[in-house]
Amino acid sequence: MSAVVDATDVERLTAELRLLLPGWLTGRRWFAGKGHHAPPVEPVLADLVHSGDPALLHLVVRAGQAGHEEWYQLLVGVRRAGTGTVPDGSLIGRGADGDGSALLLYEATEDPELMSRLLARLAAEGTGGPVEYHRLPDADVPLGLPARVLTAEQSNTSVAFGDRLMLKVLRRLVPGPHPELEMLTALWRAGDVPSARPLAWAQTSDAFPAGRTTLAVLQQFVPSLGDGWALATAGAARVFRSDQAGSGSGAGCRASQGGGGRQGGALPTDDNAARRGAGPREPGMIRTRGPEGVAGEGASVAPFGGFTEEARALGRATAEVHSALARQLDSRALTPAEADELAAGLTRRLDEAVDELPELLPFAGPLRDIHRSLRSGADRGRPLLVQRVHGDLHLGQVLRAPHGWVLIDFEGEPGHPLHERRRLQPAVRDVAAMLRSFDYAAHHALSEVLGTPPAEHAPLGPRGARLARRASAWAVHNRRAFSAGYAEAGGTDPRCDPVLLRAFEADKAVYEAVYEARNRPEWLPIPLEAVRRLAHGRTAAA
Ligand SMILES: Nc1ncnc2c1ncn2[C@@H]1O[C@H](COP(=O)(O)OP(=O)(O)O)[C@@H](O)[C@H]1O
Ligand SMILES: O=P(O)(O)O[C@H]1O[C@H](CO)[C@@H](O[C@H]2O[C@H](CO)[C@@H](O)[C@H](O)[C@H]2O)[C@H](O)[C@H]1O
Repeated sequence: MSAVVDATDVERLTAELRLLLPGWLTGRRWFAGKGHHAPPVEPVLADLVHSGDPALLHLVVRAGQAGHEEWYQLLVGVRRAGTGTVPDGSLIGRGADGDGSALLLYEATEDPELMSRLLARLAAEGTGGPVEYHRLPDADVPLGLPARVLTAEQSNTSVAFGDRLMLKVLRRLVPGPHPELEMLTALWRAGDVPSARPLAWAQTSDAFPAGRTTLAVLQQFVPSLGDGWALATAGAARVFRSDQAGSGSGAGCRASQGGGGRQGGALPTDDNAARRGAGPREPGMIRTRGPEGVAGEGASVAPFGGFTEEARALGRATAEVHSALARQLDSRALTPAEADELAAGLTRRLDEAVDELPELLPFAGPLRDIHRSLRSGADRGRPLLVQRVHGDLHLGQVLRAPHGWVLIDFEGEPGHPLHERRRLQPAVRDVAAMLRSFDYAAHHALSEVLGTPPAEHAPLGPRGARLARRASAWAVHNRRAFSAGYAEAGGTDPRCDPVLLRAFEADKAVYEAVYEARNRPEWLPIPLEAVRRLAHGRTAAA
């Protein structure tokens, strides 16, 4: 294919993109500056990866007003108008070549041919240009597999190659060691941990104005039956549709087992889980007695739709990842002063969130009290262990592979600065986040069954009210199963430290409220209701 772009065209195309990108960027989900006017965009790196027709241009831009700039990575396809079409919805705009002929400029992650070119570039390794390509020792990177973009509208853009490779193209760039690469590498070195093996990565050279910055991470593709969110919500919706559910039993805190507890092959069946004899079981038919009266005293109810043992296995997988992270990266007890600082950090996050989202204001006082009791807990001399954590764990971040659950996306909360995301934290932070996710899954499934978005649930008729109780019972039961599995595999049972758990659940719910207000306002009632519940002292029983 004759070259459509050569090195001399790059500067001209970059200038054209500088004008096109402000409007286009504001429509991307991964662009953080939403709600603002189209930002000024300044290209700071342009590298021609492939010069054929189509050509592939690698671009890093600085976007935003002075003092509030962010860095974004773009992969731009360039094709002569008339020689072919660009994938639906991928057009950024039109440019011209040196002769004035029209060129189409488009989002290249949507183009399998260009993604294969990028993969070949990565597999070949190489330094010396503005973008460097590195491979981990012994990493097998097969070429020639069909590329398909998986998530054009997440925090980043993920491209799969067959069912072997997954390339995560980072969008909002953060200078410094990228947590995804750092954590996947540590977990891979630990061996036998339920996470994907990292294979290669791209980064800017030291000449990049912000310093060396990770651009993309290639990892093993994990074939799966689906992610936790899809499986949990489908299971819950099935139960609610059949109008059956119940509340759980066995809410007690379980002392840490200390080490061990590998996930070991297939997920536990009801039978072998029953033999282990800990935590809640998925009952055939039970009498309800939820601590929050979730399903009504004395009602006869049927099973929970089969997710409970999955939740338990997920708890085990999470504990295994935590234990490997603690071994491979730092882990220690906080000093009382550091524990105070941790609590103060939670309060700061809360205050920032309240500034952005006034709906949180009525809950700020009680939530600050929880932070204070965390501090007095530290004063009593109870050591608070900290380590590297996932940082943004939820049901969408776990894949159900045939052999068990695999945790993905170790980037941390994308909205927060890198130094915060890399900070040592209590492992309960991830546990609390996953427990929140069961609450989300229950509400989402409820919405589906009721046929209304979460915002429009109230007032509920008798059927709606009954289903809402079922949804809360489903969440409680799965939260308990997760916590029990976590403790079985050596993690500290979150139910043993309810104040800590409540503080971190509230922190997550507050983060979620801000996230939803920015991205999916119709979902806002889910975290807001949780903030209200946690502020007023009602933990959904773990
Ligand atoms: N290693 C992997 N194997 C298979 N699918 C994956 C892998 N990593 C991510 N995915 C899929 O891509 C989606 C987005 O990945 P994720 O890491 O969560 O991206 P983001 O940072 O954009 O949220 C996931 O929900 C999952 O379906
Ligand atoms: O997956 P990301 O790293 O992009 O995480 C962000 O988006 C998530 C939503 O896609 C958001 O998660 C929240 O919604 C989930 C359901 O869609 C739910 O399972 C989670 O519990 C809830 O936090 C996440 O918070 C955000 O950082």
